[in-house]
Amino acid sequence: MCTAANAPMIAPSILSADFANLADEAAAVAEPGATRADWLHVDVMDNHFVPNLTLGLPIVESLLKATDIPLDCHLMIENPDRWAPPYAEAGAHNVTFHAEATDNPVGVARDIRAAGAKAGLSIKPGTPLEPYLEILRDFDTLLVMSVEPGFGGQKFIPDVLSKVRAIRKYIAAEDLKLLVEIDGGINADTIEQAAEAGVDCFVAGSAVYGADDPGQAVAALRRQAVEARAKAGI
Ligand SMILES: O=C(CO)[C@@H](O)[C@H](O)COP(=O)(O)O
Ligand SMILES: [Fe+2]
Repeated sequence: MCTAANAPMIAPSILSADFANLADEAAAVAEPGATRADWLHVDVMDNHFVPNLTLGLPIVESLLKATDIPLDCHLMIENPDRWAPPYAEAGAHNVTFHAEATDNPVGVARDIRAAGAKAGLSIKPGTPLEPYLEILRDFDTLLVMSVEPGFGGQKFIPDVLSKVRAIRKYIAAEDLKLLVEIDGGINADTIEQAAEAGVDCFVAGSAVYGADDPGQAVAALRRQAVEARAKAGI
């Protein structure tokens, strides 16, 4: 695992893992060293906010017992006001919900933080950043979706990188403590452009769990991100 202050982070998404063997799939990216993931990304989908259904709190609770990798829960659900805080109470490291799913994002973020987790705000590819800039102090992570939420294995949408560049400037100007995370279509062909734009944390589902050796895929993606960020002077 990277420990340098601004080292890029890799968060394998278990959406692309074998759901019948989640403990082993987590263990595949949990060995200490370069092959260890920073976070394990858990996609919670309710078949209402997105047209797909995955897993919920009971499986997250089991995963928390099965791995020591911090869980990065990405809630693609309606009514995060009601359903997000229990993930924090259960022990998730990050609880991220969608800006499009609530009228009270600051209230949800405060409830998540009060329950002991980091709060994340996610925006779909077509959602502008500007209406949310003022509330970002209440969040620890901004998750920029680089595919339409709902499915793994989709093609990266490069246009969203303009939002990453804009938020990077805003973070510097306002001295915010906010991690920028990107999710969707991140692989060996796309991670460098995302890293150069200023992403801190890279979710990768099929690029990690579709690889013969998930741990080696984590190490290789991180190496690419480190080099791209260095080249961009980040
Ligand atoms: O949230 C989502 C999809 O909605 C993602 O976390 C995917 O699971 C990422 O998978 P890849 O695009 O990396 O295969
Ligand atoms: Fe996700």
